[in-house]
Amino acid sequence: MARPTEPQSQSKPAQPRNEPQKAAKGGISLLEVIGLAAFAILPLLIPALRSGTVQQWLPLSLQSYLAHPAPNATQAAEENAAQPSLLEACASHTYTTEIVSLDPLVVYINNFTSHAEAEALIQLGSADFQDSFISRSRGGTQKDPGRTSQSAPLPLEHPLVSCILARARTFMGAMLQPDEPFSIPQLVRYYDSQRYDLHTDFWPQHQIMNDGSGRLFNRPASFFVFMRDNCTAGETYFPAVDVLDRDAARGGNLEASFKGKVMRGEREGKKRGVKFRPITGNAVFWVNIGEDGRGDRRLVHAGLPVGEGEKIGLNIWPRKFYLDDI
Ligand SMILES: O=C(O)CCC(=O)C(=O)O
Ligand SMILES: [Fe+2]
Repeated sequence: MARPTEPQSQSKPAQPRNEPQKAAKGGISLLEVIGLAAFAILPLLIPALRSGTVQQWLPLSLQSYLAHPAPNATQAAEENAAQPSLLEACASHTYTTEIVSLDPLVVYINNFTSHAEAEALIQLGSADFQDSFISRSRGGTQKDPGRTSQSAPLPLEHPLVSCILARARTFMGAMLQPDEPFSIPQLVRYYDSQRYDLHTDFWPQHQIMNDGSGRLFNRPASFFVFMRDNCTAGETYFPAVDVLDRDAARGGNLEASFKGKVMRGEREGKKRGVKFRPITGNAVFWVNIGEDGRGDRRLVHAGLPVGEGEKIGLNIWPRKFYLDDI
């Protein structure tokens, strides 16, 4: 999943051609006027920024950089997500499934989370959004120009997060041993034109646990849950999952039975693969690594650019231990 990054160009900033013009001899410069004005409105601006009044006038993508939730907002989000009514509903939550592809296995999950759960989870992570990184195959993370979203970890120990992970574990059944954990779930947020280019979620080489045990692990499967769908485009696209292509070649119309949730994708001007429309609460589950312990490249996928608006998803990644390196 690691991709080499281009070195940043190191060109020097150009020297200014002219000194700032004075408004009049002995007067003050335009820059000084702007500085004074900014100083004068600062006392008004700070409370407005704190209360979120200013942010709401800005485009969504700029709002995220100015959002500084007060410390008690984080605590309120934690308490809200731990409400007994939400946790009780979480424990008895139901969803339905539709197989999209048998080989490789891709399953569409309707209502994997309720809307209330999705919103509570977003609030839990919203103070911690930062530019997304990618994990490198030999450990560590790095920024990558092909991933322009923001990510936020969710607290593993929070009861709502544990409940959602227990749901994911039950879904996986025999694929996961009781001692095999989940990694920290990650929210991922995209605004206009932000995207995540083609990648796989598994590492080409197993990773070494950093708990001193030396155990090898990888991501045997992935859940991608759509948490907020207030956007155009932004589908999750698998160009090499060709079940709809094969169906179309036989004159079938499987695409229609997915009622707009799952569609054929397009690559290099040709219909190819499958893509999933962001729909809050629904999820896609797929198997990355088969019984032979090798990653399946057919699960290469992308978060297509969002057109307009905001998309938030949730990555849930189980960890499986492997005895031998690949
Ligand atoms: O945003 C998407 O649709 C997919 C995101 C994804 O594949 C990832 O975060 O690994
Ligand atoms: Fe992914």
